[in-house]
Amino acid sequence: MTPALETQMLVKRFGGLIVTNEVSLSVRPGARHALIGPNGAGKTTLINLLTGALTPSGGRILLSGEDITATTPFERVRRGIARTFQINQLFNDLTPLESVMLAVGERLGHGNRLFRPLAADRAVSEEAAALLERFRLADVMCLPTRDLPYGKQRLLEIALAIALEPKVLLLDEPAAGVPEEDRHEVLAIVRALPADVTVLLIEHDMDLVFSFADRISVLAAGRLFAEGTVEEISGDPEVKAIYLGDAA
Ligand SMILES: Nc1ncnc2c1ncn2[C@@H]1O[C@H](COP(=O)(O)OP(=O)(O)OP(=O)(O)O)[C@@H](O)[C@H]1O
Repeated sequence: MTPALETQMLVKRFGGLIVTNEVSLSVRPGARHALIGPNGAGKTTLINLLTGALTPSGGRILLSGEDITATTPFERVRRGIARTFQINQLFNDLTPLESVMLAVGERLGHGNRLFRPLAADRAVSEEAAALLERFRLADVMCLPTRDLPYGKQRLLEIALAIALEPKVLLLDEPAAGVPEEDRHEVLAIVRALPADVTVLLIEHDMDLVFSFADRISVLAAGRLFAEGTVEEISGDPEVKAIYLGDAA
């Protein structure tokens, strides 16, 4: 099966520092794939290479078998790679319903149409409301985003990315800063996304990773160090040693 997302011998250097070292990662369609590794392992750099925020020093990136290494970040979004939005000032002033309607409208190409049929607006608002319901945000969808609890703001970021109907969703610590009791819920909602959405997750909390992922890749010092199922990775003494070394 053609991987949804693949890197081949991907390299990133910052001056003399090799931060991504010949990483060949394969994410199968529909995967709930987690990327773990100690601080400074190169996880965020890899996500930035995948989105096009950074240009690789070597190697290739393939989306559904097509080489996207030289494409712009915008082109990658158009082709189906999304990462979570950071809530900015604009979204803080809007309600979740307004924000998601903008994202859905953007996807449908309504963005620059001044006059549009009422029925089209209704379809957009219905889709936005259904999406917010799925993300358990229905009760707050008409409040200003700035008044939402932090955990709900993180869910809104993911809902905004999903409104674009991505093929591949990249999540960089989506539960960071979310209260302990809500963290599992955030990941459970992501896990329950439609099977045709491929998810690559960076997460530090091993409890969350083990309950979320069906495949885990371990990065250490820029290299892909191990890959396997939850059982394989959680029982791997070398992976444990890396984390214990990190904690030490
Ligand atoms: N723009 C840059 N210039 C120089 N070095 C950088 C740059 N960006 C990242 N690095 C270095 O690359 C290494 C990997 O950083 P990265 O943020 O990708 O790791 P990470 O695995 O996401 O870490 P964390 O879990 O702490 O977020 C670090 O040593 C970092 O200092």
